[in-house]
Amino acid sequence: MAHDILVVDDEADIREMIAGILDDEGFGTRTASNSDTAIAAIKERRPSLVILDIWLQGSRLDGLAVLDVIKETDPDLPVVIISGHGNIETAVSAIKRGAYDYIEKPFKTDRLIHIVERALEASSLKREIRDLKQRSGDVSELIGESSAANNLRSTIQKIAGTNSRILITGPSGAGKELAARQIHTLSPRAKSPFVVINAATITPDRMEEELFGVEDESGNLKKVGAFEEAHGGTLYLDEVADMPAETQSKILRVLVDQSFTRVGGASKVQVDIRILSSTAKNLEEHISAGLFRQDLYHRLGVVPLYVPGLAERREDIPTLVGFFMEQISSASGIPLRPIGDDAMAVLQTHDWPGNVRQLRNNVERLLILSRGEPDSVITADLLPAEIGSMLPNLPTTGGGEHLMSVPLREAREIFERDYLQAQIKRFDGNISRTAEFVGMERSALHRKLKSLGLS
Ligand SMILES: Nc1ncnc2c1ncn2[C@@H]1O[C@H](COP(=O)(O)OP(=O)(O)OP(=O)(O)O)[C@@H](O)[C@H]1O
Repeated sequence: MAHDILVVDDEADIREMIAGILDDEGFGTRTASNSDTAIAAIKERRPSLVILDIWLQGSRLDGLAVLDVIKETDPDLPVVIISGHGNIETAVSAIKRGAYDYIEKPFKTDRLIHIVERALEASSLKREIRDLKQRSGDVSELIGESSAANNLRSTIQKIAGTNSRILITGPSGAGKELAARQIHTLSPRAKSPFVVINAATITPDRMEEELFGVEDESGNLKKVGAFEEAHGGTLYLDEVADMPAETQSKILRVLVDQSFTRVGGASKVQVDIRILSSTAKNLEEHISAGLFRQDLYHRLGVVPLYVPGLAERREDIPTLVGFFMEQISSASGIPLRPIGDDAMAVLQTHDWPGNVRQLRNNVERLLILSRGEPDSVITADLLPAEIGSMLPNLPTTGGGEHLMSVPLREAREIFERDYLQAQIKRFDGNISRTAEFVGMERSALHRKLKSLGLS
């Protein structure tokens, strides 16, 4: 997706030349010839980068003053200054005032393109870092080899390239946001922003400002909203069920005509965004209860995508545990330790109502709390109290004993029995389908079931 670059220069030939070079490179451009039209163009829609001449003949404000206006309202908007030959001091002062870099006239095409690419990259990196901080540093790939995880990945591959809106459902912590990020990364919009709005954590009175941005009484841009920030990219509406009713109507309007007005503003801002949304709640029930607009539901969920909870893919737990161990160990420096079969059996048998997020948090605690001899195996008795406190949820030996207190071989058997029993139930007693799913020969499964007293 093309970036939206604003070129501000009073000299028409330079302005058009820069815009022409960038257009040829596949960037989207707009131009402005003076300070007022530049500020108006930024107000019309936040560009991804501004190329700004320091000397703006015949303008109300010079380039440095325009830079100040930009940095005051939108410090993250990158600005590249064009300075005349021998004006290094002014250029340096522009950088001190927040410009990303400067380019001296006359310049070579390659240099211009190089600076523009670097500025855009730096800006997207900045966004990613900010994002990472909010997400407490754990962006990852979609891990798992279960058929559920494989299906999810292949559906994502299929739908990523389209522009369709997707409503992602699934229990809390299952990986909905991760799936949305993958869709964005695999889409033609990958180089443009991925902006997250979490309706569950923003108070209703702030929601519209966060989504649409704010203008003051004189029409100056005071805050850039998520819709504008996501221009060219993807907007992820997390937990849409929690959107206030009034905001739902406004979002519906944006979906219909791809434009909106900022809070306090009157003019329309045109945007090109793809909306992905998610919910862990039952939206149909919300609709029946009059809490969610049916028309919005249909527009958001052009393509539905279900992300299954961990209970539906327990086979993935060992892979996920191993992956998180390595991820956490390399980020924190805590040495990796192998995890014993008994501890893994406990982790694999637990219900994990908070799904992958809860599993990850517990792996982290496990690694931290069970710090000991490097290379020594983490056994079930080393599981931290937080995991130990889940004991009531663990299967018992039948005699009321918890899995933690039985020998490993028995624990494995109990786990195996529970697992196979659940799979048989899932396939309505069909042995062939169960065998295929669990990856065993039909006859071997038969023997196993017999030995476990299940047939
Ligand atoms: N398949 C997976 N592989 C690796 N990490 C995963 C996987 N699924 C989820 N995670 C990780 O688990 C955590 C929770 O995932 P995510 O935030 O995507 O869940 P969610 O369904 O959007 O949660 P919520 O409903 O609370 O918004 C994140 O740290 C994410 O990176």
